[in-house]
Amino acid sequence: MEKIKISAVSYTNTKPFIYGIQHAQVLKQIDLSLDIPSDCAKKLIENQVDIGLIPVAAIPFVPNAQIISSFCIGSIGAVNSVFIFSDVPVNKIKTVKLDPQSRTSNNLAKVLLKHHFKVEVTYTTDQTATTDAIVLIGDRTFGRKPDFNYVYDMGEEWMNFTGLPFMYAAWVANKAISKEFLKDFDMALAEGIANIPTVINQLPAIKGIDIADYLSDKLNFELTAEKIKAKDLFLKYVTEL
Ligand SMILES: C=C(O[C@@H]1C=C(C(=O)O)C=C[C@H]1O)C(=O)O
Repeated sequence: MEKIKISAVSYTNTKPFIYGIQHAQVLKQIDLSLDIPSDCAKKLIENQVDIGLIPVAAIPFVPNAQIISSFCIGSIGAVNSVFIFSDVPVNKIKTVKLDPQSRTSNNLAKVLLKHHFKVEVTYTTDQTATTDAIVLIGDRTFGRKPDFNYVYDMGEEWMNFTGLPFMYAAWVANKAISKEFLKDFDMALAEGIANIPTVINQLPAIKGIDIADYLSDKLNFELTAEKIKAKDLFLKYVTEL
């Protein structure tokens, strides 16, 4: 039987899902690759994989996109790994450097700066540019807060703006996948989430981040109706940017 090709995020935020997949029978049916989020999206859009844990901002670009799991990467308020790091207070930001590994949070920064903070900003993807502020996501944010004068957690600011949780990435398929596989896959993910304390124990300590707090209390993996509402509202804002 041909394996289901899956691209998942290579960051710490995805470790519970990887633990679940690696401890399940369904692993035998999967060809798993770990990629930075922008590559998860690229692979799914270009049909190099069948399922991806992809940035929600990339969903409109995936042919036949279907969210196939009851889990996601989300937060209810602060997430502690999706930031606007700035040298100046937010109302003084004029230029922002985007994160090439991100699709969702780059757009989230644009939505928040325009509609929540109400500042007009120019954006660059040139990583050599000097800017007032930068967008940074994932493990590369660990320990970086002291390097900047102002730190804006975008999960927290989205909650301040909308009163909603947020969904950063979702499990999306680009074609019909058997119901049986999807059931087993979702059970594997559920097992991973149920075993977050074990995952935490197995991870080495990382300077600048409380991994237990991050995986148990900041990230929130259930794909709830509120998070779907947030995703739809966010994507509406993005189309209007
Ligand atoms: C919470 C996070 O969620 C993520 C943010 C993403 C994005 O900005 O495109 C994509 C996948 C997730 O890894 C994070 O990476 O810190």
